[in-house]
Amino acid sequence: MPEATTSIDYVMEKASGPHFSGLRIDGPTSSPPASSATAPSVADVNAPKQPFVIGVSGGTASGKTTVCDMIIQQLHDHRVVLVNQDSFYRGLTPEESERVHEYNFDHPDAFDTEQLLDCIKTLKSGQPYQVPIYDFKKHRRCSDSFRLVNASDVIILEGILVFHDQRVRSLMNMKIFVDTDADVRLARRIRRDTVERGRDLDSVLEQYAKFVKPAFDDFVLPSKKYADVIIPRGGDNHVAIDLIVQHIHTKLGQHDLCKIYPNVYVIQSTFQVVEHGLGHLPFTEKQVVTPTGSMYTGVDFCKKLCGVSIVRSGESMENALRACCKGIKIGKILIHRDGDNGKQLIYEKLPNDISERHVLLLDPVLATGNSANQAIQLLIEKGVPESHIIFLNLISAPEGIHCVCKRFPSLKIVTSEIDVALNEEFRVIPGLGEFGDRYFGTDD
Ligand SMILES: Nc1ncnc2c1ncn2[C@@H]1O[C@H](COP(=O)(O)OP(=O)(O)O)[C@@H](O)[C@H]1O
Ligand SMILES: Nc1ccn([C@@H]2O[C@H](COP(=O)(O)O)[C@@H](O)[C@H]2O)c(=O)n1
Ligand SMILES: [Mg+2]
Repeated sequence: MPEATTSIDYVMEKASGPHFSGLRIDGPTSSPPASSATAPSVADVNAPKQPFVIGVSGGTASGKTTVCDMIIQQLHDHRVVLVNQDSFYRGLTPEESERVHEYNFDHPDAFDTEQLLDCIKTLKSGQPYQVPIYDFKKHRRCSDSFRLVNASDVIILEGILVFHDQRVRSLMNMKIFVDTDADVRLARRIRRDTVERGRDLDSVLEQYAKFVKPAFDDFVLPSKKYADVIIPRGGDNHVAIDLIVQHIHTKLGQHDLCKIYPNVYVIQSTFQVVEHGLGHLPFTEKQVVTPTGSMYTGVDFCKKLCGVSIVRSGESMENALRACCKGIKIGKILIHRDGDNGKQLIYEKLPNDISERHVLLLDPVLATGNSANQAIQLLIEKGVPESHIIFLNLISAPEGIHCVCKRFPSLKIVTSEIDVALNEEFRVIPGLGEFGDRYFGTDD
């Protein structure tokens, strides 16, 4: 019969055992039956290591191509490629060509969306793609020539209907809608189509009234709601374009860090950091019978685990950890931070058997990495293997990632954002201020 404290420990440990988190990194040791209630895969948690895909939509002649060119120019980065939805216009049949004035080029069916999907998926997988070349004067594709687009870190996909198809939208990490006044667009379109696309004024006006404007109202405008960013006035809006370029730079920086350190995981902002961290633990499949008598298949952690919060901010993540793992043991480490020299260990209280556990180390902000390194070093001195530590945080600075990953290459970092840099006071910028003060309400 175990002692009272041991039995409480036992009950708590059991309670923290099986957990049916939705986020798994590796498949279970044996595949679950097809009928089982399996959680979504986390294969896509490596998304930042894939190209960053930006969709740019808007009405005809709103300035989509112009905005994309400006973004590419300002990035000064050869790792950006542009794909135009126009390239995927279906060629007209001879009958359609004879009655071209009756053809609706602004309807979603005018595009070969399957081929467009194939193109973006191929580029996202790191392979080059031969993009068709479309001739607006002849209304057909050049049969023997293609534009070879190489895989890249950033893919920009622009076109009037790139937000229309849900499958295309789901491939995008960022969606921009170029919002330009309809009169301005018509004026630009008349000039462009008569000068560049071999049209006369009457045909442009007729096509606009018959197809372009109705399709804008029916398909383009309704897709504006999917945009993350709306740029009024298109290419004239330098402020918006500067902000977008800055954001892409940040994403490219994250991409580089993830390439250098394969153990750094930047999760999509819709995912929960703690749940994602749990997804990195070894597990086996487990079936339980629910109170209603039905069988549920989930996962059971193979190893014991515990949390360790770096006081005080790390404590803000404890509720999330407890919500996922009821009764989990949580240790504490308090480190005094002095400038960038966070070296002084003030207090620690850790589970006695911590060396047998996988440790989820909690601290919402990774800045210089000095206090994190101090905490990790302490865990290693207590016998925790480096590879058994998962450091969970919400925001990190590139400096902190370098500092921790160089010293502890086998540890995993799971973060939801890598910000631009540290300022001279060693605070993450843009960051979110003093996290502990804001969370606990002690910021005046
Ligand atoms: N801000 C602007 N000021 C003046 N002309 C512009 C501006 N933006 C685009 N244009 C012109 O308008 C026409 C349509 O622009 P474009 O970028 O090709 O639009 P879209 O790709 O949305 O159809 C082009 O001839 C372009 O040079
Ligand atoms: N053969 C074609 C194909 C397309 N169009 C028009 O092009 C417009 C889309 O291109 P933007 O650069 O303006 O976005 C669309 O509105 C079609 O009407 C065409 O006229 N002829
Ligand atoms: Mg265009």
